[in-house]
Amino acid sequence: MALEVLNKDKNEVRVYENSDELSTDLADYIEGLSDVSIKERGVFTVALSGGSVIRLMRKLCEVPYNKTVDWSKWYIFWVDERVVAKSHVDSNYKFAKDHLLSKVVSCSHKLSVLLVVECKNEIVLNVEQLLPIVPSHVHSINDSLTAEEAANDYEFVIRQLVKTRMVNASDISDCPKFDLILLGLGPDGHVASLFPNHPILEEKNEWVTYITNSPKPPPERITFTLPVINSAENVLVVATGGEKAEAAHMAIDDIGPKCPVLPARMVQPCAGKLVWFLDVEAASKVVRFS
Ligand SMILES: O=C1O[C@H](COP(=O)(O)O)[C@@H](O)[C@H](O)[C@H]1O
Repeated sequence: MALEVLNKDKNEVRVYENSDELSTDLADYIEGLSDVSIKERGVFTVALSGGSVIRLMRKLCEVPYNKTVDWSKWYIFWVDERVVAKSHVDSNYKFAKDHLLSKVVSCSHKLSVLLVVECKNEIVLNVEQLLPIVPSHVHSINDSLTAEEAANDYEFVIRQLVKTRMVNASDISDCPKFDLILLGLGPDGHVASLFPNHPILEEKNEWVTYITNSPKPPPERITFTLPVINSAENVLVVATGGEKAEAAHMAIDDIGPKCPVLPARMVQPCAGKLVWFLDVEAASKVVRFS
């Protein structure tokens, strides 16, 4: 459970004693969103980031969430991706596959084996809710293309899924409305591959764009633009550790006219909900008020 829940404008900031508690509550929160979305529309569209947020989602693969989350209805995307081969250590796809997606498959596999044994003893259980992630629901970038081509191609794929309404369309912008966008936070205040002072922060027309000069290696990346992030139904920003404290403070608090243009501060969903998940260290500079 959160140590503190702060309300900042229409956003919520949840602060946890440690990353383990954050991780448990994050799994609980995501399970709730997945449940609502699947009940309403039959699918859950999620865009993942790379890095620490994936590790912090690990509890989704553990009891009880491995039994309650209907992974077969998840459609998975990446908010940003490094333009490297999918087998490369820097690939966000590879990181998510190794630390999250492959674990879901193996949890479900173990459970189906268990169910076969139970069935022989004539115990009837509901197998359907334990189906693993469907490979064709996992939309990673085409890693054989240049950064520009990969961004265009990824946007095309998303446009097709919006046309068929697999991904919702926003009512208030010309953008897709993902059920959930998960963001990490860089110590410099970057989210996705949107870095401070980069001209792509101004991009208004494209859904997916690219950079070839990322200040954090590797240099070539594709990324959702701010209008797409801000059109999501739910956005979670997840950060742990003292090195993220200044960025969290600058992004969350009202710090007046001298406030730098920070990508994380520009995450302001138009109609959706923004929740920050921070551990005490990352929240150590966030202003408390009663
Ligand atoms: O380069 C990136 O960094 C951010 C932050 O990563 P973290 O490990 O410090 O949480 C990540 O959200 C983004 O997807 C990734 O490409």
